[in-house]
Amino acid sequence: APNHLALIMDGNRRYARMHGLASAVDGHQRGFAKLIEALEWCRDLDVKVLTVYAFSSENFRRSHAEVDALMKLAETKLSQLASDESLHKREVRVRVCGELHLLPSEVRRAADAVMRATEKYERHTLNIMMPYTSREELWSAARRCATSSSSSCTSSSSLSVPDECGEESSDADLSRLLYTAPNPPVDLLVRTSGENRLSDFLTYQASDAALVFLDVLWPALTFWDLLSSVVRWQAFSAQRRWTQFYQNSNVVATAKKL
Ligand SMILES: CC(C)=CCC/C(C)=C/CC/C(C)=C/COP(=O)(O)OP(=O)(O)O
Repeated sequence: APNHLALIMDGNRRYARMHGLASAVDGHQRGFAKLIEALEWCRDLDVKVLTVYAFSSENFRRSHAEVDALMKLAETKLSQLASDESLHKREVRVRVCGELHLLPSEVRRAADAVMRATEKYERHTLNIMMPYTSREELWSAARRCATSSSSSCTSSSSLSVPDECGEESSDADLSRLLYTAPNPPVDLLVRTSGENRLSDFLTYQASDAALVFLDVLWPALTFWDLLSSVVRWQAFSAQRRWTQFYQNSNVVATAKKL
């Protein structure tokens, strides 16, 4: 199974409209319920890290009513998660990551509470990205990299680039400063609802990930949708391993000589 799975949970409002729910927020409610189900499935599939796009910084541009309702939903659900028995039983560490200062103080408090209540767990991690965009994450990492002492911002990574002062900063440095640190890079990124875009989500961490776009709306996702995505990832990985094997071996050259 992939170590790190990322999910863009798209299509909640369309689901609400299509199913005659009273408001968009009812779609988000169903979306949250699906997230809890997906967390169980990830445990069954032995996925170690699940990172989900819960709220893009762009989502603040939605109507006041929807943003307010989403924030209230987040506050309630994050508070419930802090004392959720199955979460504790399965030792899931929950982290809320992004521009946390943009969240209302009640949501921040609820986020702090669940992070503190689960901070000792190491078996699984659930990263809830809100409010988040990759560009902001990279800017903030780059700023911290530039202002930190050179000793905390250098490494022996192969991708190191000397800066104007001759100091080396590298790929590994930047990864350490991302919200998802110290989690490994994303192996598989799944987006629901038929949109084939990344929408500024984990563009750095998922730069080498397999991307799977599903036609199903997020609240309607089934275990089989997720399983089929994992199987596609396995096929991508197997194909890549074979390609590397052929490139690294003399099979083709030897065959030509024969
Ligand atoms: C942790 C927590 C409280 C999670 C909340 C639940 C949840 C799944 C939030 C996702 C919110 C969101 C903007 C989804 C995208 O669908 P959309 O609204 O863009 O739907 P559309 O594409 O049909 O318009």
